[in-house]
Amino acid sequence: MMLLRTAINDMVPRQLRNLITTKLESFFAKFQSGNQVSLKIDRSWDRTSGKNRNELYHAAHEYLPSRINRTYKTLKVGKLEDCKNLVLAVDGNHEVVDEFEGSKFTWMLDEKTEKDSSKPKYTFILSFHEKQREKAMERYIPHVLRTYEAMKAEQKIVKIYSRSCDYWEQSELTHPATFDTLALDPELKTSIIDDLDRFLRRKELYKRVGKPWKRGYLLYGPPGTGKSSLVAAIANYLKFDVYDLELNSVFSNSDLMRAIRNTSNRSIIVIEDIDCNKEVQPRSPKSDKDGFGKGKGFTLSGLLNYMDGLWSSCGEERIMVFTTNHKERIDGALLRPGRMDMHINLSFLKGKGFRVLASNYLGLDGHHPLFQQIDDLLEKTEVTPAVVAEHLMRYEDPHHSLEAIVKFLTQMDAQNQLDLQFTTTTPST
Ligand SMILES: Nc1ncnc2c1ncn2[C@@H]1O[C@H](COP(=O)(O)OP(=O)(O)OP(=O)(O)O)[C@@H](O)[C@H]1O
Repeated sequence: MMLLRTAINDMVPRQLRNLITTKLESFFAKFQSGNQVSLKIDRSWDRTSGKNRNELYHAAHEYLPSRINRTYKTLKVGKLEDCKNLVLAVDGNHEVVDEFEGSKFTWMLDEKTEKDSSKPKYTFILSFHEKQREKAMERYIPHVLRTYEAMKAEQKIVKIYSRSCDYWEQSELTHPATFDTLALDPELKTSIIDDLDRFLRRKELYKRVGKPWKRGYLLYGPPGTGKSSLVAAIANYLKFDVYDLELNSVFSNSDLMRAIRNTSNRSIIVIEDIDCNKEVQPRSPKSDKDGFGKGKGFTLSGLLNYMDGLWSSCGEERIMVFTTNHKERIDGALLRPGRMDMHINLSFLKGKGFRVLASNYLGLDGHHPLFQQIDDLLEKTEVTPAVVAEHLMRYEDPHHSLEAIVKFLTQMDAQNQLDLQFTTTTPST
């Protein structure tokens, strides 16, 4: 027997052996179906009216194609509007056997057309040995649902919404920034990513301590240092949609309430250039009744106080991002934790950030003889990543590009020296 087993193992390929084992198991399973449990998973909970979407059905639909082996021949394939990748689905009347923690779970998509309807009704049948009932209900089904959530997040196309009249107008977020492409100090980058991860993990904590599950970030720094790019990188990292809230388009409490209520969970609400919006224009007479500033135009502070109150009734998992070029102009009360939990300073470009740009734009990942000179010049000059990125785009040859950067930074440095001499020699009036 041992010799025979070794010979079979050597001669029959593993996939064929697995297939034979699966077939034999399902053949014998028919004779002991008394021990089998079958769960019916309809597309909708209320089968006749088609109401109440059954998440487990949809989860199985997405999950099963990732579990089938190469011998499975009938798959449906498609490209959906909201998904980046091709979508696969199992076809009716074929079994898919999934192994989980050493037990087998068999899935079958059953298709039936009832007499009074022209449309087929689909149901997944999940079968397993009755000994596995507890494992199926407590671990396997939750595992299918969790995998589905992760797959959905992975495939999601991130959207950006801007307000047009009273509605959020949607388009695809095409900004390609990611944390890898951002020219930021590596420690700052890691601390932002850690903060985001911690925020996502802490749903239960927020609930326990009675706080709305939201986090506020203030991004500040000169124009062109990457504030908008960082918002895009956060959105692409978390797969959260972005709502660009222009304060000048908000005229009253009810207006703001509508705007916030119509944002979805797992989203980022961005209020840009808050210092410019500090005093917002007087409102139209129509909205005077419920405005923030009782007749004079509302202040940012009034608006944020009002927003704090809104969170208890509106959604979860929101990230608020405020951007400004002038942090010093913002009232200290607005910067308090709970509203702006993390203050992120996006500043002028330095050596470590430059390496990221050199890798992104020129494909230079290793060392280059001009790097040290550029690092020294960046220490002495105040230049934004946007300006350097613009210079890097001008040449195709990496060496030429770096030479041009050296020339540009040297000129900037010389100009700074001149300006300095001028200010120290000119008597003040
Ligand atoms: N830190 C950075 N890392 C990588 N690229 C950057 C960075 N900062 C700026 N850039 C480049 O400069 C362009 C403009 O940057 P961005 O719009 O993100 O700056 P900003 O700080 O939001 O500017 P503003 O305050 O004027 O809105 C980006 O598209 C990107 O190409």
